[in-house]
Amino acid sequence: MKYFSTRGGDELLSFEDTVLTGLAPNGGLYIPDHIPQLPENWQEKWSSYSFVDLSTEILSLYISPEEISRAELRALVEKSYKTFRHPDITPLKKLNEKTFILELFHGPTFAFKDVALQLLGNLFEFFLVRRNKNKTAEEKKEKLTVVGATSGDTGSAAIYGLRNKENISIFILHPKGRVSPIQEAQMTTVTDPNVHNLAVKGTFDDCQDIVKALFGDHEFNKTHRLGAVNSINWARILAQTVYYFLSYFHIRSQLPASSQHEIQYVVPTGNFGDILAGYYAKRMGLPMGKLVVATNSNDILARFWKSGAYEKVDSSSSNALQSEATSPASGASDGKQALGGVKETLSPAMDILVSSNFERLLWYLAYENTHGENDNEKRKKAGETVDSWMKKVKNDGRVEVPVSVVESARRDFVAERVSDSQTLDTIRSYFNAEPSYIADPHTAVGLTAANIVSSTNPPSTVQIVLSTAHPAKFSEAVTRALSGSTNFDFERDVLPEEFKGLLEKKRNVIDVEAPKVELVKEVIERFANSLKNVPN
Ligand SMILES: Cc1ncc(COP(=O)(O)O)c(C=O)c1O
Ligand SMILES: N[C@@H](CCOP(=O)(O)O)C(=O)O
Repeated sequence: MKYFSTRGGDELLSFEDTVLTGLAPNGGLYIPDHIPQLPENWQEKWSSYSFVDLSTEILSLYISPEEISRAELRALVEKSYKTFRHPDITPLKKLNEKTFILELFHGPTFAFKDVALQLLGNLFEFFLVRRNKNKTAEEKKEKLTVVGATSGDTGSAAIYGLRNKENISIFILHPKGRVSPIQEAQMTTVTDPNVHNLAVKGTFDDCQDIVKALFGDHEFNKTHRLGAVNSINWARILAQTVYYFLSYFHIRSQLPASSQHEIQYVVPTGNFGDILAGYYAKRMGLPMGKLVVATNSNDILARFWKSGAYEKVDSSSSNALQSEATSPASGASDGKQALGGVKETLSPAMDILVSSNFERLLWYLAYENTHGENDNEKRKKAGETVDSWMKKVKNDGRVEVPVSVVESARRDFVAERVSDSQTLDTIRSYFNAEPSYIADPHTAVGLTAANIVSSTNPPSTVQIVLSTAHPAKFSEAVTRALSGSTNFDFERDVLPEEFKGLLEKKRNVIDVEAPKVELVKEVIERFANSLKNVPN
């Protein structure tokens, strides 16, 4: 299996180089040269497999055994999921006859990002150890400078995946004051010397732009050997496909054998990584209905599926989505208008304007809607199309794709936007239901979208809503929704032992006074220089 850039070019990379390079030099994201199909007997053979078994099977479809042998892959996977608190790794819970929750937050930092970042940390380590193995004391060891942008969860999951790893330093940029207090504490209380937190005065999109600019600065990238932990890194997407398969088998075992159900996955979406993993699973042959893209009021994706325009700012003032009223009962706003057009919502990890992984989907849509003599020509043209679309987004803040393209997108996805007041109402209604369930606000965005979409679903549809974070990470939204309930106590019902005392711990954070690449470079260079005299 080889990988190439969504923006074209002749580069064809191994899995190892794809993972270590992160973002392609032409600004594109790497995708596999084909989407492997499931083996013929996968349903029978894999039905009782554990997360680790499934992960080994699925990953090996995308990684040549010459690069990582099956035994090595299994060992990496086993090591990565030993840190999880639940034996199923990603357990499935039934909320009612039609709705199931796929809990993805049983890893070290209580967010779905752990599923991929525990593995990615071990992959980085595996490749570097192998590359450095036969180096003599005089030869320079290969090192990796990981840079990442976070709206709260990727940062801590990456830090926990990479803390104390040899030959790796990690710099995480978060928008100052715009992540939840627990998320901020999780990141900034880690004191390992290879971990650096940068609080940037700006938005998540500013942080993500800075990270991409650093990758695009070829001189800087070469000097520091940058590595990516955001979902621009292909390994992130690949690792996340596994829980779609596991939950498929788990739900099948809970439904009557004779029933003909269609399974629909509903995914709270920001950077489009998690749902893209579902798209790959679907394209590999996992039976499912349309994937549901659930956004908060930062709804660039929901608007794309409705209009075919991918635009940072909603240009249609009459758009019904924008004029949705705030629920008077909740007293909640539908996201405060904030810096650079990003709204501050109760689901802050999804406060994102431009979803970087959407580019990967755009490549498949462009390819499908391209005519060419042969496959190579079609791929080349698709790369050129994506390149021109992404340039338009960068320069004009918008691009409008042909109708045929958005129609292709509608075949596999449906998208819904959810307001803060709906999010709060949903947290309340699931808390008051039987069985009672406390959802974090991102999960609640998913549950709300599931409910909206269900009115047009065939009656045989059952929905799996991905629960992307533990509710304790977002105390503001959860307490705002439930503080009026007599039988609710945040400390007793939500707060895990691991979070107690976290907010009082000493912090390790560097302020970056403006969202400027040069300021971030300065920080990275300062630490790189201080390491120069440390022996290899
Ligand atoms: C809690 C939570 N939910 C949902 C998302 C959205 O996931 P994605 O960016 O993969 O679309 C994120 C972060 O991106 C998150 O941290
Ligand atoms: N919500 C994310 C934003 C970064 O997304 P990623 O999946 O591309 O790393 C976060 O919590 O940081």
